[in-house]
Amino acid sequence: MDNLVIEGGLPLSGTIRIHGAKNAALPILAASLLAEGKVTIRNVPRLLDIEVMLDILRDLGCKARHQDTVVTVETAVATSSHIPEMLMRKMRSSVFLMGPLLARFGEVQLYQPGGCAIGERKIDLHLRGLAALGANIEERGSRIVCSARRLKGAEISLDFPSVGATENIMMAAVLAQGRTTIIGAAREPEIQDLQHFLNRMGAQVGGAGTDMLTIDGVESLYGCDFEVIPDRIVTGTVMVAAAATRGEVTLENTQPGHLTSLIHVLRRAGVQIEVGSDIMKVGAFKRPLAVDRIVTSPYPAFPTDLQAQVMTLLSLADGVSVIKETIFEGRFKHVDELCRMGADIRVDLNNAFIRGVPQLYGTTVEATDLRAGAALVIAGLAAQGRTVVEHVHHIDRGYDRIEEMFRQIGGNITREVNKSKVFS
Ligand SMILES: CC(=O)N[C@H]1[C@@H](OP(=O)(O)OP(=O)(O)OC[C@H]2O[C@@H](n3ccc(=O)[nH]c3=O)[C@H](O)[C@@H]2O)O[C@H](CO)[C@@H](O)[C@@H]1O
Ligand SMILES: C=C(OP(=O)(O)O)C(=O)O
Repeated sequence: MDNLVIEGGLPLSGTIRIHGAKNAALPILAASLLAEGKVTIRNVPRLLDIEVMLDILRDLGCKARHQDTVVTVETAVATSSHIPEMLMRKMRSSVFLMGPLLARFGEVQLYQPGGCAIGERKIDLHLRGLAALGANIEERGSRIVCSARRLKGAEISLDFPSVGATENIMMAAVLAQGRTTIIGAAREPEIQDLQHFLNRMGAQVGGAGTDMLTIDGVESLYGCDFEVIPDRIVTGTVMVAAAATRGEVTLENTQPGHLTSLIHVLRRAGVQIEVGSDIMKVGAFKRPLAVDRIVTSPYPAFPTDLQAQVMTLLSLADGVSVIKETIFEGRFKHVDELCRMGADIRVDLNNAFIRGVPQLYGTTVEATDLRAGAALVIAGLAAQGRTVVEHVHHIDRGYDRIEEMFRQIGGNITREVNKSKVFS
């Protein structure tokens, strides 16, 4: 497994263009299965999870190509609705194929999905939603078989605004008979992007961005050309890194409106942020201020996917900050690693109490999951001395060559490629 080697202490500076959103591209790629024609998707980042999704689509018989940031998928030639267990276990987002395959083939066989170990991450809301649309669901150990001759629209109320369940139900319902209403839907920008994509293929979906979606089923969908939104979590990661290194960075291809909660937190920490329509400038010239309480919650509140990165910044703040994590029960794994770099953080259940220290110090740390890894990279960029971040494959799930991204804005960061991988 590769390592990242970071010589810290340099303020980040310059201009960077943000890549497309993983969390928008993955369900959109899954939804391409619903089209009868060729789908072209632009601004698709080169990430491990995207490659796994394309491998699954190919395994199902589709033709899929990823050139630069453009993916083309031909799904009319798909022959199978059975996702192999080995591919299913490589990431959480394999579960997005459940709704589209069920809608397209009337049957899907899959397994419990894999992914980062940040919590239990059940899929009960996905399955209940599909059952409400008329699917027959059999769970045999980790194997799941869903079938339905044709799904029927229904009123579905979600107990929690699950992003994935909202997306799976939307994708299944677009070819169902009649109207589906999802009450208590997730409101994330990626759900709006999925709605735009589905409608571009001829679906009739409305309400994304609110907590109630309506989907009027249609007989068939056609191919289209679509561009994915910029990645708000990558944007946020770079903003926090600029602040933690006391640098000044301009971010292009962003949607500042998707990051209102982060902008608010960073401003409370004393970070200067100028906002344009699709551009932001972030500058920090002194030690950050502590932020008394941040609570991760569904959009538009503070995103769990930026919790670890912001914790790194606050570990350098003047005073005590508190972060409460309410989405995933296992999302404080970066704490021990940050403490190994000199941070002073105590965890009590789902609260982290962060007493800021003036300086972090480089050492060898392990990326235990995607965003924990990003937080450690930021810590390494801000720290005095050399940091080695191990298990970079977690970071590669969500950042397109993170070392190149930070090098563009002055970070001293290189990848040590594991020799056994090169010769295998
Ligand atoms: C590819 C993608 O878009 N991933 C994002 C998506 O993940 P994902 O779609 O998995 O997140 P959810 O919103 O579904 O999960 C949130 C919470 O609900 C629970 N839950 C979810 C579904 C279910 O059937 N039963 C259940 O109990 C989960 O265990 C978790 O505690 O939203 C998360 C929350 O913003 C983000 O951190 C992930 O980056
Ligand atoms: C948890 C994340 O992703 P996933 O749902 O794909 O595991 C993330 O992007 O931080």
